[in-house]
Amino acid sequence: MTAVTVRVPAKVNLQLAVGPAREDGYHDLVNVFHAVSLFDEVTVTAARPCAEWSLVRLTVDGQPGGDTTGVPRDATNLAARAAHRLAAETGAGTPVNIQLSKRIPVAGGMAGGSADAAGALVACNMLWGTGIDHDDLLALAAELGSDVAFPLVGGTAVGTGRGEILTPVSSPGRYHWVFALSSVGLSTADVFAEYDRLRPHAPEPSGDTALMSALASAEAHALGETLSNDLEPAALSLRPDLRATLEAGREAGALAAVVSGSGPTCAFLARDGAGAARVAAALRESRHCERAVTAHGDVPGATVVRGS
Ligand SMILES: C[C@](O)(CO)[C@H](O)COP(=O)(O)OP(=O)(O)OC[C@H]1O[C@@H](n2ccc(N)nc2=O)[C@H](O)[C@@H]1O
Ligand SMILES: Nc1ncnc2c1ncn2[C@@H]1O[C@H](COP(=O)(O)OP(=O)(O)OP(=O)(O)O)[C@@H](O)[C@H]1O
Repeated sequence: MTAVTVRVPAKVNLQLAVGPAREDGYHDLVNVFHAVSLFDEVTVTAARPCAEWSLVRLTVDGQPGGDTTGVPRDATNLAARAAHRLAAETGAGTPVNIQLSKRIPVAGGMAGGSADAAGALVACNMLWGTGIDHDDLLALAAELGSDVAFPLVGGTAVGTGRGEILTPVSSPGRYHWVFALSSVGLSTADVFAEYDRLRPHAPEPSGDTALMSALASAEAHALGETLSNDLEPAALSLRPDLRATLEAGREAGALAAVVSGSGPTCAFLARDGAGAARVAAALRESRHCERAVTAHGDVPGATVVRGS
């Protein structure tokens, strides 16, 4: 095998309950991840060794309308770090070119870098034939970042601990989403720090049974009533302009509007596909949104789409 392409989804958080800061600086979460049909593609190709790089050479291209200027092209890229980590763990690892074809917004609160890391783990694992299994990959993913394990699994899942301990949740419905993207990202660490400032005595996070019932009912309306994000006040404090974006989507008929993860992407749940198209069109026409895209969820996790 000389080339493998893996497709990896973005996420939106259906619930994000955040506890107090831990001794290690992280926060315990109850994080209900939901994979949506905005995908990056990660292609790993066997390469000739070269003087400038030993294991990974990285190239990045954006899909039309996407902005990839904030994506590191060096070894700090999370996909490159994933390949290095897998090589160190398994003793495998011949030189590879990793090509990231990005459609997930950068620094948008939709776990784009994490998705690329998950894709690189799956693709390198296959190309190198390391023989390690899915559970081992999940453990490596959790070391790389709190959001990296989820795109390996996809679907809908509850993340506890700092978000990396995953329990899949059955979600029989198909939900239609609109995402209002922002060209200026938010740093996840800054948003958690703002959360600590605004809420110094946060309680331990707990799951929402109404959300689980809504997912079981497969009704978009019920799901819309239960979406919640403890980081939203912090994201809005750092980016007050997002209030108008959320309001514009509600006025356009969205069932619910919420900041996605640490933001600044705003997520809108629509009644159906036609409703999502209407909300996206209204957002594009408003002054309060730079770009709006539609997607559905949930979708599977990292999937090999080509191998040769
Ligand atoms: C906001 C979410 O996207 C929700 O899914 C995630 O919790 C963030 O996950 P991530 O980007 O993979 O985050 P990491 O790379 O693990 O951590 C980045 C920074 O976010 C903060 N962080 C992250 C996760 C967590 N449970 N508590 C935290 O306080 C820490 O300051 C950390 O230094
Ligand atoms: N493969 C990658 N794609 C995008 N950004 C990356 C990547 N690797 C590292 N980064 C860095 O990580 C930062 C956060 O990017 P990312 O797109 O993952 O944010 P995010 O979606 O807000 O993350 P999360 O939702 O997991 O908190 C970027 O500003 C960039 O400097």
